[in-house]
Amino acid sequence: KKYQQELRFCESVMSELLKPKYQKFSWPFLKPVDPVALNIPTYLKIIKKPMDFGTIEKNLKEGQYQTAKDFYNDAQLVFANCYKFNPENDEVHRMGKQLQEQFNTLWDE
Ligand SMILES: Cc1ccc(Nc2c(-c3ccc(O)cc3)nc3c(C)cccn23)cc1
Repeated sequence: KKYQQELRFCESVMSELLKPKYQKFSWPFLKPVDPVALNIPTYLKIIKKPMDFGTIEKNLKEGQYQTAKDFYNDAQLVFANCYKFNPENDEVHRMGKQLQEQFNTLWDE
């Protein structure tokens, strides 16, 4: 029972975050970083566990998360990867901050 409620909450956070109104800052995080397409050959050397919200959504749908905390941890990994790779003053770093703020607001609701 509790588990089902937790998963439903994660799904509601996910569906809100994927809404068009956030796309101005969510778009780099909705699918796996493609080091070839982005011409960032060092990415997989720096980022040991790539994660993105497209993968999180898939994991959620496939029942890959045992707890809401596992879902939360993967979401925070998206942001940690972003801050590790993209310098402070980089546009994508700022977009990550905006998305994380939105995620944390939805999470604490
Ligand atoms: C030369 C260079 C420098 C920075 C970037 N960052 C970046 C990232 C990115 C997202 C999450 C992440 O953990 C790491 C990188 N996604 C993009 C996109 C979609 C377009 C342009 C830049 N992007 C790309 C190329």
